[in-house]
Amino acid sequence: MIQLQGVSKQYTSGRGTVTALQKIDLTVNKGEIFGIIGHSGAGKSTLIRTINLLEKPTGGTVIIDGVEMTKLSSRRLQEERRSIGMIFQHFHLLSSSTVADNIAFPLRLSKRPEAEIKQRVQELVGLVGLSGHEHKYPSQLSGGQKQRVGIARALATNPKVLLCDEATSALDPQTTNSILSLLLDINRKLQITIVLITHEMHVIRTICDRVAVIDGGHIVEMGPVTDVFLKPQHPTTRDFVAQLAEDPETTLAETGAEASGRIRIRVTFLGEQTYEPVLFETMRETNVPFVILQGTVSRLKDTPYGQLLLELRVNTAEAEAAIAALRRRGLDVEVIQHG
Ligand SMILES: Nc1ncnc2c1ncn2[C@@H]1O[C@H](COP(=O)(O)OP(=O)(O)OP(=O)(O)O)[C@@H](O)[C@H]1O
Repeated sequence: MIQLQGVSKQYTSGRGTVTALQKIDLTVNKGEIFGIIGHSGAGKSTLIRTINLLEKPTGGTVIIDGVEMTKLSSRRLQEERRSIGMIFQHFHLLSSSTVADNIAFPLRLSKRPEAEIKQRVQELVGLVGLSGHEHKYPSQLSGGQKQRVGIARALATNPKVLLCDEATSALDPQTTNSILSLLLDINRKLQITIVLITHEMHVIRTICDRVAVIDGGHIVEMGPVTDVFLKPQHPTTRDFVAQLAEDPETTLAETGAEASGRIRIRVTFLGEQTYEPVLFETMRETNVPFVILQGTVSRLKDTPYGQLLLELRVNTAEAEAAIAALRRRGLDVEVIQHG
């Protein structure tokens, strides 16, 4: 649905040149929720804004639904942009217009008949859960309600793609979750492709199917959220994953002195095996006593997972037999400390 090929962006001003994006290659599939995560200054905003060409790349190609956006005249670009909605961290609502008029704004711009606009606004108000608030002004709304107006306005022209620029960063955790549920609901109901940028791993974990990690204008890691989250490779990704839970490595370092000579493993369960007594059965079969040092059971979007840090109280040969048995049962086992 969205293809970025070798996209680069340099900002040039009196003070010199800043390279914000360096040869980004990225494909977002139709109907998926794709997250881009990075620290401040990594290039996230620039990247999401190159998708609808609010930021013109200095190199490379942007293709959306087969249309090469980077080649279009400004008139054609304006037309194509109607199929790409966008929401923002600070909502960007018209403060002197009501909820209904804010939502109607893009429809009036495209000169739709008033009767059609009225009906569409009613549908959208219902979709985002704002029925009864149509005649309020933005100053009378909470942050979450303002973002709901932003979402309804972005969806007014039935776009194929919704771009979310730090859409929950100005909201408290509870409101963040309600907006994330709304985005998930919209993605499922309308089959709209969503691309979001964030600096919060919680956002990625809750609604994204795939994620790209951006650092210094490069994509340093990309893949399904389950892979990237459970097996982070790059130090930046590890930092983000550590936002959510105490990293087992931290526990290891803290208890390192007393731990020499012990065998420690990290066992990862994914999907239905999370709820099966696989660990208990294997350890009973192989007769290996173990201690749980740390554990998490949670979800990555719809997929349950568990991660346990175990210490095996046996010799190396017995531990290896237990590890092989766990792997035979389909569990992912990483040896963290070997004797
Ligand atoms: N208009 C601009 N002119 C000059 N440099 C810019 C401009 N916009 C962004 N930059 C620079 O490009 C780099 C990437 O910025 P960008 O805003 O894309 O990062 P970001 O990951 O979105 O950061 P944040 O989360 O802080 O918004 C930074 O070094 C930034 O200073």
